[in-house]
Amino acid sequence: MSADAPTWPAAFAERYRAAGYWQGETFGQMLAARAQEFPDRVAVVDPAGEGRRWTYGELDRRADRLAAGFLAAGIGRGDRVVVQLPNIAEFFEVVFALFRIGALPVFALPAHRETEIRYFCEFSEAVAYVIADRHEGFDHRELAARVKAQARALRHVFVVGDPGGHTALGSVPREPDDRLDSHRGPQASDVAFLQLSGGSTGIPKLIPRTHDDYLYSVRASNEICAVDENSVHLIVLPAAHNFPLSSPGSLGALCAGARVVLCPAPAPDTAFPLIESEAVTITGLVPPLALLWTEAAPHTSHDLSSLEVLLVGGAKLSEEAARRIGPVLGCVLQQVFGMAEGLVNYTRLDDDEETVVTTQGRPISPDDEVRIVDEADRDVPPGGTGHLLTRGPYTIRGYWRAPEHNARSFTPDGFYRTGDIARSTPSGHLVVEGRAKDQINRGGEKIAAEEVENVILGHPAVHDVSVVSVPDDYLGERSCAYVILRPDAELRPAAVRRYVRERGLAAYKIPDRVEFVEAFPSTGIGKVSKKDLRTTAARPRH
Ligand SMILES: O=C(O)c1cccc(O)c1O
Repeated sequence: MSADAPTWPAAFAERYRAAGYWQGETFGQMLAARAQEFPDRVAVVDPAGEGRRWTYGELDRRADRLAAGFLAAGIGRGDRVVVQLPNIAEFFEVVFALFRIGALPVFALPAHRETEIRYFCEFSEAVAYVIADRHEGFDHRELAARVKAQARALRHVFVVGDPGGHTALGSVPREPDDRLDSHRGPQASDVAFLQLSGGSTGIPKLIPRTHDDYLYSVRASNEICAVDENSVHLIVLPAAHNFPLSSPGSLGALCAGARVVLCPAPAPDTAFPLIESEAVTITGLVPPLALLWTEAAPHTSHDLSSLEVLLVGGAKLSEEAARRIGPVLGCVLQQVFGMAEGLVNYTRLDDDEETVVTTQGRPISPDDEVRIVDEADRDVPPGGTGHLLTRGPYTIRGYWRAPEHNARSFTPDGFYRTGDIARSTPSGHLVVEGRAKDQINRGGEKIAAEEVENVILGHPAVHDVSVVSVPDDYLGERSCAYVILRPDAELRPAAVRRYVRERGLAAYKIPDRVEFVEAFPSTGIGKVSKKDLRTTAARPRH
């Protein structure tokens, strides 16, 4: 692995290989093996794309040909490519083509806008950016043109659909090309892609995951969630997100020879007919969607009886909601608490109901090391609540090109400081009790308060700002920006929200509420007390 991405010390790597976790297989090899085994089985169903159904053989061939085309376009091993695609079949064609070359997808989400995309392109020095022409009323081509004018390394914009002034993905030459034969592909120990951190700082962090470590988490997740070649996995959340990608997600399905069905939208009236027609067996949702589905299910005319497992994660699921989901949807609930940095916990299919509804699961691996510590990094007594630290065979040892941040986010002996507050039950299940990091979890979408604060601080009328979470029945949390205006300045809440949108931030980061105040409550040592602000924000108004 390169100096850009801190890696595991040799003794750990040896242990993880000896234990059989790291099997020396790349994602490209994995897909080729499945295509050998199941050439004619359907791998990907794309209802948005005229109901296309790609077999394993076809997906594998497409990935190879596109890989050859990318190579011909000068994209090479180790190059970064920002991929921002909705839930369409091309997502897998592009990502596996990049895996084949050893180029690194940077997994942007469809909701990201100019500020985020420009940052990903510039910081990763991406050579290419892959988009859909339009998605949910937004024209990604215009944004791409503006980013391309600024990001110096960016040479290509590939568009699924009408390319506008860019290059149509469909026009990349797909002839079988011997370039790929002579191209030295990636090693399993290489970084396969850069995933995005939920973040708690002003600048998003990129997470380097290797073929070895990620494939292990995917294989082990399949086992825990009973995914096999007969499974049908509906991908409801944005495909590039770590949860639907790997827990056990689309990659789990592809690894098992199962079928991936791409859901164009998460609403029950889109998802339920697909569950019936494709006989979906497993899917994953964030808590607000799980609640929405649970409310809609009793009134649907669609047959949901094929659904065996529903994974719920991304934010805390209330116990009351957890109790209703399984019985109403007629499936087994699995809570999943994971992070793109690594550690993923699941409740097990044979856990008793109390465990399933009151915990966020236990780690995937016997070699996931979990510590619960106090402010001084001392282990708390068993069962006590504290900061969750972890290290293991699929948890990164550092963010990509971020040595200073890494010194704070990891202990000297390599434990990742998750920023979550948790406790451990005697069975080793974790219960998430809160969060120490300065982040808002808006229905599973993580917002770094500092990132939004930095944007609002750019407004000429703003003297200071503090963004905090407000409890919300539906999303769990929403965001509230407390703003101190400059003397004599005037501003309306809507103007603050518009300003954030116009600065090109993803819509979910726009504060749900804006309050103007004279001063912030302060802690004993004069820092802004976000704790007090959150308490104020949570009080019923008027
Ligand atoms: O990031 C997450 O919230 C998350 C949730 C569930 C499972 C995962 O893998 C995750 O990364």
